[in-house]
Amino acid sequence: MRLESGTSVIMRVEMDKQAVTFGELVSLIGRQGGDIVAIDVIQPGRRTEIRDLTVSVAEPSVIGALSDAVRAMKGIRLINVSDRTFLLHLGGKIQIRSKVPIKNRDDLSRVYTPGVANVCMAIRDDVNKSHSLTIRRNTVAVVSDGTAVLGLGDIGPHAAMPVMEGKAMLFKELAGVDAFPICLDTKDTEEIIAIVKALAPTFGGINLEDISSPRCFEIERRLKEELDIPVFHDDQHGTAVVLLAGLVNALKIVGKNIADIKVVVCGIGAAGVACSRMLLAAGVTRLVGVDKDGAIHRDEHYGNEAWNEFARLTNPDNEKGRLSEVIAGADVFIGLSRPRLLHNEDIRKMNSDPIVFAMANPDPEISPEEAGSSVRVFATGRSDYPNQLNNVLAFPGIFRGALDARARTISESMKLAAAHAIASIVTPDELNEEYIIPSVFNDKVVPAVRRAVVQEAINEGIARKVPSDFRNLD
Ligand SMILES: NC(=O)c1ccc[n+]([C@@H]2O[C@H](COP(=O)([O-])OP(=O)(O)OC[C@H]3O[C@@H](n4cnc5c(N)ncnc54)[C@H](O)[C@@H]3O)[C@@H](O)[C@H]2O)c1
Ligand SMILES: O=C(O)C[C@H](O)C(=O)O
Ligand SMILES: [Mg+2]
Repeated sequence: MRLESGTSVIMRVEMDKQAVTFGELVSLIGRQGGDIVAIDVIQPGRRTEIRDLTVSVAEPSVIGALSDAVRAMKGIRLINVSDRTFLLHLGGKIQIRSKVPIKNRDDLSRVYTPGVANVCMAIRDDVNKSHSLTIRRNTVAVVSDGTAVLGLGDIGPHAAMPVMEGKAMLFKELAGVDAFPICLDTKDTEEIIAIVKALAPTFGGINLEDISSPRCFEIERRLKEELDIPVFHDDQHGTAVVLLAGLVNALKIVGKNIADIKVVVCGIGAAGVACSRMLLAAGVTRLVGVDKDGAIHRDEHYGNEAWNEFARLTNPDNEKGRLSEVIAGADVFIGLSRPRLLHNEDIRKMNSDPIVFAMANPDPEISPEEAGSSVRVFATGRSDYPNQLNNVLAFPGIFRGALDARARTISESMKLAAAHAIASIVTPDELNEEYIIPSVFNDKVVPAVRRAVVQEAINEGIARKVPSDFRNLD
């Protein structure tokens, strides 16, 4: 079981009241580094009693010894120890609810047969009506095959589900978008394409999530071509949008020009490729990509076609070598790979005022503790450190805008507009090393991203509907 620091667990214990007092149990837990913060009596009794104790601990490492000590105590039976995060996941995190009640026959005959048949026929006569008369109007599929889940890798579709449920929650909580998690038990590119195409009548948009590279490129390209609803691989484009927003602001702090900097991107997978493309589009000229076998360069022919194209577009000096070599003279490090790949001695080789975005989840390429003060601007993908560069800042607002405008796709300029909208939420007065990017909870983020996305969709003729707040503006 993985536990966060400063966490709490719930211990379900059965006490034999003749053999032990509750006070003795409390002091034992205290001696083992636990603090009881809540008590629930689950099953009272004269001789034995079952209680749930919420125990807070400063360090997760003490939980094993604490549990052993409780288990060994005379008169106590330790029934179960649960992490609160696990408890929150019992039965999943989302549910489907009706929007209208069914209280009588009249209601029934309208939501269901016979009334519903008229609605069906209206859609048969004009399929566009499915966008207004069904959940399509506000519903996105979050589709994964479980092959690149966070930085945990190929953990399979069942294990991917908690992340996809989490994404669905974020869609709803942050942007009011109904999202449904779908984890597919196949890694076959053609099969995934066929399944998503077959699912499309149910949804207004497709958010691909945690599908490993290079298959993710082909899957997204084909689905974009073959469907007339937005298809967006979040790990590519959501990440790229947020990264660009963060970099634009970080460069203001160090006073460097985007055209002059050297950027090293570690991990040339889904996120690394898309982020690099976005940086090149934004004006970066010296970008070196590093993957498992070192820098990607033009003297090698790669089995991965995305890397051959990457080599053509990046690394102007055709640098070779490992991360610890090509990092020399870099102004910016961007990690989209795996935990703990960057070390302090690497940072010391970087240019003055280094910017380090260690974005691997859940554990970054270098911890803030190790990076320490040697880094001028530091960011991770996590919510428990300052500067959270996470695609959650992008995807809810992007899909909110795309659905509201019934956009047929999400274009490059819609993404660029979203990036600048996010960056501009941080005002010059607010901008500092620990605040380059707005918080996920900043309620200006989703409306600003939505507005930028809708406006671009209208400008580019991608919008099939002009939302009411965009009408009669002149
Ligand atoms: N903060 C965010 O918003 C955000 C968004 C997307 C992805 N990520 C993180 O980025 C990472 C990659 O995600 P992805 O979807 O691109 O996965 P991916 O599987 O497509 O790519 C991972 C890449 O890292 C490479 N890699 C593995 N070990 C390496 C090493 N030792 N040195 C250099 N490269 C190495 C792999 O070969 C692969 O190319 C994950 O940790 C993920 O959590 C963060
Ligand atoms: O899920 C996240 O927190 C961000 C991103 O989509 C990832 O895969 O790491
Ligand atoms: Mg992801």
